[in-house]
Amino acid sequence: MTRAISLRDVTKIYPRDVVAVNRLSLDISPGEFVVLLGPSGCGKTTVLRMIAGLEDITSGELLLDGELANAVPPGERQLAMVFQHYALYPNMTGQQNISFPLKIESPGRDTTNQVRETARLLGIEDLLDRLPAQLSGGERQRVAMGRAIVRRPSAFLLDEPLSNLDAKLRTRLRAEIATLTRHLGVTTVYVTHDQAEAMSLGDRVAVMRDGVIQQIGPAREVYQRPENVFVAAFVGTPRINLLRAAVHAPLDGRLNIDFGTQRIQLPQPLSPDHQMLRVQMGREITVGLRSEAARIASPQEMRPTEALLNGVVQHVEFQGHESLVHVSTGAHPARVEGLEAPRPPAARRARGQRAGRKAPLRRLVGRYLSRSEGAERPEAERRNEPPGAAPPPPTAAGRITDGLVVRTSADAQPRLGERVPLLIDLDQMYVFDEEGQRICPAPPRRPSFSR
Ligand SMILES: Nc1ncnc2c1ncn2[C@@H]1O[C@H](COP(=O)(O)OP(=O)(O)OP(=O)(O)O)[C@@H](O)[C@H]1O
Repeated sequence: MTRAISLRDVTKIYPRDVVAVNRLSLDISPGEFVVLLGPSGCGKTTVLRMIAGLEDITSGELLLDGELANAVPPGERQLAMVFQHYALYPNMTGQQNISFPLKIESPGRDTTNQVRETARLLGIEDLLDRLPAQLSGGERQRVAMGRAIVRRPSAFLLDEPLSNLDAKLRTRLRAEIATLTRHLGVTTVYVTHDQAEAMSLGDRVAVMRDGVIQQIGPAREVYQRPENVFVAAFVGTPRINLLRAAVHAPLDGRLNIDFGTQRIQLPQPLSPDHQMLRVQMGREITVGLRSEAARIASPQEMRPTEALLNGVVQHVEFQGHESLVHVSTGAHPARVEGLEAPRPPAARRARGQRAGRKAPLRRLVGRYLSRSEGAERPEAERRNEPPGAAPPPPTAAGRITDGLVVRTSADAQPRLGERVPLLIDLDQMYVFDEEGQRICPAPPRRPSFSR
């Protein structure tokens, strides 16, 4: 049997007014694999512990298969939890550790076959006679998984189960977990702060921040259509380029996006998405460009859906199969707060949570106070330039300011300090408003219930 898990408007407030989870709603279908992703302290583990019954719910409802379960004792929920720290009994062999939950359930029962079958599924038959101290980290985590699945639970709750392992083993084990849970067809909730892990696992990813789900959907959708600037910045490697900008729409000219030292003109006729930008005139916007949304190529190669910026190569990261080129454009980077920042004090957090779901821009997007080189030039001076005409001066040797990170083939070898044209794919350009919400491409219309 596999379970449907629903959280309805669930809040968790710890002592001293710490709002760990704030009116969170989530429906997980039987057999579904959902990943909770977010920075440290955003409330992921608390959600998992409330589902497991290890933490009381302050308000809201937990439903298991549609039945209210807030008060059901953990042992009666038929859920298995696997933690980051394997928590194996050190004086028990693999066999004894795995069989332990069965022995607790019915002492005296012969568990040999069940344990063997579980060990076979996990490929750890040869480890059953060993003590935890005689196992590697990955092997211990497999035994811990074995102990979790041996009772055939109706759902798995996995709390960063791989974070103690090295990168290679993590990649292998996460593939194994995905295969295993699919094979067992069991509902799985998996917590991680590692976005690469989240993207490679699961049917849906829920991105959390400060106890609130920012977006939930298939990994591809979350990556390609981030609903706000936080999701855009949290998901994806290398991190998305976020630039401060403003929209200009001269009566007699073409709509353009102004980055301070350079502008890009939007192609005419304006696409429906770009038309939405007119209402942003006079307000600050944030432009998001993933590293694959720009390419270093001659302006002669520019496609109708591309626009030109100029930049100076600051740094090249050779990655083997590709290179990441950091290009300074003179645009001011936008900084997203709370991605890895230390936790704010409890009282401030509680006040912030009460302010509600739509946080103002200053909470979502912080701005660098410092200006980069060549940034401040009079508007009049810039109006006379063709779009994309003004690359910033090269930076002093060794100094890397916040450049645009662009993917290139590994063969491309731009020189440091070289001025390069950047072709920006406007179909892959995101625009976020002052609130940090995505306005371009336009979000899908929410269903209207008014007649
Ligand atoms: N028992 C507790 N008492 C008080 N505050 C707590 C308690 N447990 C967690 N918190 C706080 O609740 C917030 C959410 O914690 P939680 O462990 O759920 O976050 P998380 O996203 O799982 O973080 P991490 O990835 O670091 O494990 C944090 O601010 C944390 O300090």
